[in-house]
Amino acid sequence: MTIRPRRSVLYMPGSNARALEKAKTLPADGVILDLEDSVAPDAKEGARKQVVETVKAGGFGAREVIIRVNAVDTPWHADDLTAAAQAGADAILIPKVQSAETLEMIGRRLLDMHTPVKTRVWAMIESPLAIFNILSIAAEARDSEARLSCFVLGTNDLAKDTRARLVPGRAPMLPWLTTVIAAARIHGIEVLDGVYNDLGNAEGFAAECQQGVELGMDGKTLIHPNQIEPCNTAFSPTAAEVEWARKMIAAFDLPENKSKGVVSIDGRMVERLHAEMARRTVAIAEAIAARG
Ligand SMILES: CC(C)(COP(=O)(O)OP(=O)(O)OC[C@H]1O[C@@H](n2cnc3c(N)ncnc32)[C@H](O)[C@@H]1OP(=O)(O)O)[C@@H](O)C(=O)NCCC(=O)NCCSC(=O)C[C@H](O)C(=O)O
Ligand SMILES: [Mg+2]
Repeated sequence: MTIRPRRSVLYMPGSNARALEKAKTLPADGVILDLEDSVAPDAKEGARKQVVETVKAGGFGAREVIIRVNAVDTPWHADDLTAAAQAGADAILIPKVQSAETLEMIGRRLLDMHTPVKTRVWAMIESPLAIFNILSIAAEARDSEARLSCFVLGTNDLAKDTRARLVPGRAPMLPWLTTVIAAARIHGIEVLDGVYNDLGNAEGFAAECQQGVELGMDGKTLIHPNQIEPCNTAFSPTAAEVEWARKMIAAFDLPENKSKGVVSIDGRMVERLHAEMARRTVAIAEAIAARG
């Protein structure tokens, strides 16, 4: 089982040369070089040029490199997509995706531009319409031309469009978050949680990371380097979880259990589905350990 850890994925404004450089030294699993909301309109063209040069120059090591372009209905989108397609990023993040048709159109454009197949498409889910269309959007992952591999929650835009409050525990948003995760799992897509804006509130941030883990998110998007370490910790399996996972796998590998669907270990019922989950836990832990 090959797994790429995406515990922590840090946004940075594409117009901020210092942040782009610093990103190469930070322990984030991925970095999103942003051309959208963190870049002012009169800085868009300069940021696009700077981001493409930065990605082409490389130096990001094992970190996944993602370029967030402007949305399809903006005057910058076409030039952003053309530039991002040629930059050699691991993924292009499309904000404000509302329908499957948008991803089909982008997939066709990337094909026309002979974009390397290694460049995937990530979609931001951040509007009420996207939530209601989520199953058909997620189904695009079955079409290789669309390249869809990851959803990113845009919880600030979701709050803006719905008027839901960003409160501790996120009760108003839970139905949307869990709907997106369910649709993603149906079609084998990864899901990253939205950002936590209150940079001074370490406790609140840790609680939201833990909630993301419990909901089944694969990781979280971040806005500041200080958020990386606590996020990596939250989204890494603990030593006890890995030990328990190895125990479950070993139990089902025993010859006497080969034909059993369920066994008892340390007083707990363990089914084959638990061993399957355990294999994923071990694969993630090993992929994290391989990062050093
Ligand atoms: C929020 C910030 C503007 C704060 O910046 P600053 O005041 O410079 O912070 P610090 O002085 O504490 O910075 C310390 C050093 O760390 C570097 N730094 C800061 N942030 C980043 C970053 N994101 N990536 C890389 N490096 C960063 C500083 O350069 C300092 O370095 P040094 O000079 O060596 O000391 C800033 O953190 C920031 O701009 N964050 C990202 C904001 C962003 O990208 N927002 C858009 C994405 S979020 C979004 O759109 C959500 C979604 O769409 C939705 O709808 O929810
Ligand atoms: Mg947004």
